Amino acid sequence: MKILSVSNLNQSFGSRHVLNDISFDIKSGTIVGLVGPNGAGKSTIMKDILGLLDYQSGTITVAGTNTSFQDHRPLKQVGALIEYPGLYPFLTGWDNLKLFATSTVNVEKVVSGLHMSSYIKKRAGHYSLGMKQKLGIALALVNEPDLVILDEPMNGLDPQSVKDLRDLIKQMAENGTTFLISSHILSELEKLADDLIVIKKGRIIQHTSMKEMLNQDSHFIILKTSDDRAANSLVVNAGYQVTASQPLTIIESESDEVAKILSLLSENNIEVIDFQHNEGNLEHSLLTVLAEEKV
Ligand SMILES: Nc1ncnc2c1ncn2[C@@H]1O[C@H](COP(=O)(O)OP(=O)(O)OP(=O)(O)O)[C@@H](O)[C@H]1O
Repeated sequence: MKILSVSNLNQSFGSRHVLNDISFDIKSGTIVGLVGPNGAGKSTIMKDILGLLDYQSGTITVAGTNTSFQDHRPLKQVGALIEYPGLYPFLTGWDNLKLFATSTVNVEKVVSGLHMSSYIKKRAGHYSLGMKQKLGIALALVNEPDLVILDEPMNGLDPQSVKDLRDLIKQMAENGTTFLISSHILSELEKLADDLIVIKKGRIIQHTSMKEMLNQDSHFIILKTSDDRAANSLVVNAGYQVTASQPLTIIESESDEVAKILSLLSENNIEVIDFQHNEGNLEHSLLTVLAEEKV
């Protein structure tokens, strides 16, 4: 089922056209990453979905019902963190959550999922930047919404908190929650997102699965052997494409090539001392996609 559908969305600020005919659908239970350069329009898309801006044209539906600046009703099933979390500084983290939560059990669950119990009973105004960010995320997740929109949620979080957040998001997605997450931390998004929407200058230039995105990147094998020269001529003679001899770097064009190359070397008594398998990374793929797209 489609939980979110955006079609032909156009947003201008004065004479500046910031979003151009943005259209995409998101299926329930998926984690979608929204990526693109600074100023591409990611936050603006999120604000439009959340009814925070008055867009010029287009349609946005959440679970099949139209939502807009004028009509927020479908947003009851949506949790969000956009820019800075709106917190009550004189209330404790717990009371901030209680104010929005539909049950104490939900507060307990999110506090334990994000490991916030050591400070949750302290005033939010005294929290560090990362603690405030986690409380903002907890507020977005507390009522187990159908759709969660998070703008740069990993900003300011320590590595353990990033992992806690990733685990919680994955667990919620398995239970049917859908996530739209913008982030510049591509290594994290690579671990988290099922699909990616790439924005450049207010246009969608790709909407693809993470797997396909990573497959666009070249895969290669880097080897250090007991005899690199002999290994080099062996693999070249066997028809593999070698891009460098020091260290020996072989382009992998099919998925079972690693095993074939390793057995070829072993049959010829060449020992493998070190082995690296580069299966593509999001940063490299994304930079390539952005550089190729002339908009
Ligand atoms: N309220 C506003 N008034 C005028 N221009 C705006 C407003 N909000 C955003 N913009 C402009 O719209 C463009 C898109 O901004 P947006 O914040 O959506 O980008 P972004 O992709 O989220 O960038 P970043 O990665 O830096 O957060 C930018 O050029 C920005 O200057």
